[in-house]
Amino acid sequence: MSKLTPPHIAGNEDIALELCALSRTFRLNRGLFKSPAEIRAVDNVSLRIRRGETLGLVGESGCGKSTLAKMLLGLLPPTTGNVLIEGREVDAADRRKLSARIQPIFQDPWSSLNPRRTVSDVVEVALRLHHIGTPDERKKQVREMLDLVGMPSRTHSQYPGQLSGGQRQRVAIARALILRPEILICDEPTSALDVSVQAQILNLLLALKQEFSLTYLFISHNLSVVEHLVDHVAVMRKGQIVEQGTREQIFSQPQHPYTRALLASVMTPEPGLGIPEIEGIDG
Ligand SMILES: Nc1ncnc2c1ncn2[C@@H]1O[C@H](COP(=O)(O)OP(=O)(O)OP(=O)(O)O)[C@@H](O)[C@H]1O
Repeated sequence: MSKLTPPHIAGNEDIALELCALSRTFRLNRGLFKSPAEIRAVDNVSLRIRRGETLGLVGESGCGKSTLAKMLLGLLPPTTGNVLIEGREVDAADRRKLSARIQPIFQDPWSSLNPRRTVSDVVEVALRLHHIGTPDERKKQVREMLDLVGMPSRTHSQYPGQLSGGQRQRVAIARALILRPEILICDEPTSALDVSVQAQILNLLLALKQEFSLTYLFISHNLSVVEHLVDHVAVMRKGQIVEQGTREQIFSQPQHPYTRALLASVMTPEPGLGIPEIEGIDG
């Protein structure tokens, strides 16, 4: 693996991804006799991620994390606000270019892989779609990438249904990285995996970040998952960022009651108890 110089963080030129006052509203039809309701899933979110940095975006289910991710990936248009990649605004016309530079890793590798394609084919298709390389060059690149993410050669001709959950996620990671993106949006990438496999995938993501000088947005409902991975943390609640800071600030000196509640829920001995109600969170 090649050596990586740590990212030099100075001015705006080192901002890989910037979200400016990003909002997304959904209209809910409540039936014939009621006026439609609106859900502000993402509410005026501004964030910056420096090149080479990992930002953890945490918050409980339904707070708007996936909606935010979809807007970054160009899968959903914002209602208002915009997304800048390396200082340049990204619009619909940039979609194709954007898709190569920002790649997603989703929670459920099972549903994101085509069950009728072999492992090699799943990864190669990304190159074909972007007209990259000759067939022989593509095969070589795919083989090397699959080796890099820890897929044994015998699995390259298998189908997703023949793989374990961890292996499927490795294939999804290979497919994302084959386009050599600069930014990975990891939306709960280990939540669907057995606990024993989660650490392996997190370690793989850490190693690949070094190998390819990647910038990560790492989305999770679980603060303990992001603790060893992130440089900065943004805490999201009801569509808004209620607190952001360095990993040390968030884990050692959380300021917002909701952040403290999230941390307390991670410490809860019984899993699944959820986030404790704390008076005054809503002001
Ligand atoms: N297409 C949609 N139409 C209507 N409402 C939506 C749509 N997508 C999301 N929402 C609503 O927006 C809010 C935020 O949802 P979102 O999936 O972004 O949250 P999340 O934090 O990613 O939750 P989870 O971790 O459970 O996926 C929720 O109230 C959700 O019901």
